Amino acid sequence: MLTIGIAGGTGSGKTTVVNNILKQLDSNQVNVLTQDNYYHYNPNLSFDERVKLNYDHPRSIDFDLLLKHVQQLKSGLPINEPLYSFITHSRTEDVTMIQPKEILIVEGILVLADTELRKEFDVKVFVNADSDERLIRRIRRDIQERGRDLEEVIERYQTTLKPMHEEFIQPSMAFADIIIPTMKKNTVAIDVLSSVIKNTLKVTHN
Ligand SMILES: Nc1ncnc2c1ncn2[C@@H]1O[C@H](COP(=O)(O)OP(=O)(O)O)[C@@H](O)[C@H]1O
Ligand SMILES: O=c1ccn([C@@H]2O[C@H](COP(=O)(O)O)[C@@H](O)[C@H]2O)c(=O)[nH]1
Repeated sequence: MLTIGIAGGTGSGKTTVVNNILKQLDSNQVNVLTQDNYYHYNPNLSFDERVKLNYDHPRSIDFDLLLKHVQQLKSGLPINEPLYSFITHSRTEDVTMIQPKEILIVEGILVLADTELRKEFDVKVFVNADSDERLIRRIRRDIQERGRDLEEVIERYQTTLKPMHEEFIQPSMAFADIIIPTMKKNTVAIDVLSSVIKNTLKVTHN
């Protein structure tokens, strides 16, 4: 199995990059695990308490479970991926059963920041955009898709998102094999990454 880690700050365009890569590959060959689905389960906290949590610190992610699931898939076993809700700030009751496939993409803000998880990746990618651009994208997306208001996004940006980005996420770019700049639509980078994946699969099949 070819395992690819795709990291980058919030709003950098990770999901967009993954979706564009998927368009160039056979969907029967690829699984995508999203780090967002592995936020710790906090059933004992109230909604107001969950809103106040720092969701950009590595401690907020259940990396043990994510690592276990990556290793399980790599050893040919299916997993039940949890499903997270940004609206309730909580893991839902639902899971998605995932069968192993030839390519595994793991995407999320901190996937290159965790030492053990990082070791599992054959290709490490960092999606990079300036902070002002990412903040603008984040404001738009969180208001349109994640039920936030402007004040909440700005408050989170100043208190946790920006300091955590500087401490944990941006430094993890140093571990990347490929850096994708996404200040504009970047079809060349998508083509390069898709070719790397297709060529690796060809070599494995021969
Ligand atoms: N290269 C780009 N140029 C302009 N807008 C982009 C680009 N990549 C992503 N976006 C937009 O920015 C927002 C966040 O992108 P997304 O892929 O969800 O980022 P991430 O998964 O890194 O948080 C989305 O609304 C998306 O359409
Ligand atoms: O309950 C939550 C959990 C996380 N977040 C924010 O999500 C982003 C990571 O998602 P991306 O898709 O990579 O942007 C992270 O910066 C957290 O602050 C949230 O708002 N609520």
